[in-house]
Amino acid sequence: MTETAKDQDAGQAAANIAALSGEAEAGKPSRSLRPLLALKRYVLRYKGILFAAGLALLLSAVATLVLPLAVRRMIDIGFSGADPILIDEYFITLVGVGLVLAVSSAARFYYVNWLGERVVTDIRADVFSHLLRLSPQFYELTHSGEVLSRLTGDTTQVKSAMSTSVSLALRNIVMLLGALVMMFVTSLKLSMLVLVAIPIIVLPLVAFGRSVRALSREAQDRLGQASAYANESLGQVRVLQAFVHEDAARGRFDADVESAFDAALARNRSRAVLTAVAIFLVFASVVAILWYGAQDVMSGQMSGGQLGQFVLYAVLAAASLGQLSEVWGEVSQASGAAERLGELLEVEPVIVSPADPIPLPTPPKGEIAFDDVSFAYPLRREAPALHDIAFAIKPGERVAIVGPSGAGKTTIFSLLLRFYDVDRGAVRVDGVNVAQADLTELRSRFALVPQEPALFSDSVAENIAYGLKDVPQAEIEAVAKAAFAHDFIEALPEGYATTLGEGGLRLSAGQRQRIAIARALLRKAPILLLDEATSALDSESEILVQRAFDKVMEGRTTLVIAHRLSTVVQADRILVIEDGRLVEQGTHQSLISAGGTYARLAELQFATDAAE
Ligand SMILES: Nc1ncnc2c1ncn2[C@@H]1O[C@H](COP(=O)(O)OP(=O)(O)OP(=O)(O)O)[C@@H](O)[C@H]1O
Repeated sequence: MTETAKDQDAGQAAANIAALSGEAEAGKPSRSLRPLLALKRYVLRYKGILFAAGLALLLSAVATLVLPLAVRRMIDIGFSGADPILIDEYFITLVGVGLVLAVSSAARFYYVNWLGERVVTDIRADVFSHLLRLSPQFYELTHSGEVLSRLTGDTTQVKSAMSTSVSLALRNIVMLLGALVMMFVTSLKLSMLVLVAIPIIVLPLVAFGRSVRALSREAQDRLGQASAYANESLGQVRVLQAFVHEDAARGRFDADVESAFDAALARNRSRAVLTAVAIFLVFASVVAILWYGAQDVMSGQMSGGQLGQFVLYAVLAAASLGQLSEVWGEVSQASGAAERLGELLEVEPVIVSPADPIPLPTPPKGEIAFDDVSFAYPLRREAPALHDIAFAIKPGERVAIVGPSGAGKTTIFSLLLRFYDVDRGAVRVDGVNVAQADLTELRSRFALVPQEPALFSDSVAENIAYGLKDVPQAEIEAVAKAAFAHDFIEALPEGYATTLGEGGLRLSAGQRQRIAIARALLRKAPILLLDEATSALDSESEILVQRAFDKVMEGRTTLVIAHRLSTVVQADRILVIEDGRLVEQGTHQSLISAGGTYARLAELQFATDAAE
């Protein structure tokens, strides 16, 4: 990829993400309910249920619309004539209509809710699976708490709207249309009057609905900020408490939720006004039309039953309209949520497998090469992290990378795992350019032991087997033994079934590392990427961890970011990185004799090690 193309890519990603954070959209007038329509591909997966819901909807509407007809006949014929049998039949039919109404309403409620729950479950799964594919760049620009609020808050909002509000809205739309048609059938003249009234009622509702939608988006964004902050603070609560940062954190969170409250209040104010306006307009119009109709009955142009029927239809139409105005706010709120989910799903991962990947050779060799690689992080294009790095590592070689903090050591790992694409040159694994290999295949060739090993809220066994399926317990125990972790694991309250991570048991730094080493051992990957912990372990742990490291390096190509003298001394070769450049390479002895950067670094960095 050329540099300009890459810049454009980064620009596009940044634009998507800016849109995500809500800044780009906040000022724009909102666009109708179109985002909700985007959910149709989810809804259409369940055509049978959709059909059942539609049928129930129609049936319940028809059953309701039959009622005014019966009332008219009763007024005009039943009460004036004296045919008691006819009246009895009417009433029996009415009970039947009531039954249809009851059953179809229940069915509508059930099926529409079913759809709502189902669709949101599918969306949640899709959004999470999409998030897992996004490149590190996305998470550098977007707060994970913000993304979480999308995943939970927005989907919940869509769900509540899909199940209750959409159900109500649909029913009322059908009722409104049906009642309007029946009004025309009953009295053309009065209906024309209503036609004049409708725009007066509907237009303000639509306008208000839009403002509610923009406001609800703002409220959600502010809440997203607050929960992102809470997430971060609670995740680091020990540090927070150690630095007595509680008051400041509380102040900041309070300010965030208060501003979310203000935004919600503004939204509610709009909704309240919306409701009041709707009720009054509808009420006033009905009274006006009724007055007009009463004149017609008095002058004999219309029967009493006819007016009664018309009024009932008008009341039905008005009630539907009133309910619509109430749920409209919620539906447009959900539309805002759907829009944000849609944006999230549209963010394309920057790093993807090529359409036609070059297969990596099997059996794996464990060869690594950097061919004149230059690279700048997307957020720091102006300050490249690596310049013209060139080296090759043979299968089974043990190579230590040393260099001052910020030199670019971790960046080399990130490029090997293809978390980013290089700007110039190529990174090759087993002779294949990583950009041309399948991502899963590529990453499966590496076992990573990070400086701060990550533990997940799972059992010890699952933490060791992380990323692999159906690993037999015996194998897990074997690697734990090899990593000198078996004994301390056995001593845990529930042994290998003990839950770790957040909400679980905490392990010491040395224990965490040995779990991470066991994890790496289990992967049987040909290349080991090891980021040595800088934190000092007590000497017993240190010895155990060191022996575990030796074990995991056996028979693999190893690239280790070294912080300990013992590691560099044992390495076949040392790469010295400084300011993103490879300044020297060789063995410990040769580099010390050369008296260059390494000799200086070794004196400073490993002085304490050497003293010990
Ligand atoms: N995601 C990022 N976005 C922008 N710049 C970054 C990013 N990660 C690292 N950098 C910068 O790139 C340079 C190299 O960082 P790198 O993490 O590779 O250093 P390192 O040698 O591993 O340092 P240390 O030993 O302290 O971990 C640093 O100047 C760092 O600030």
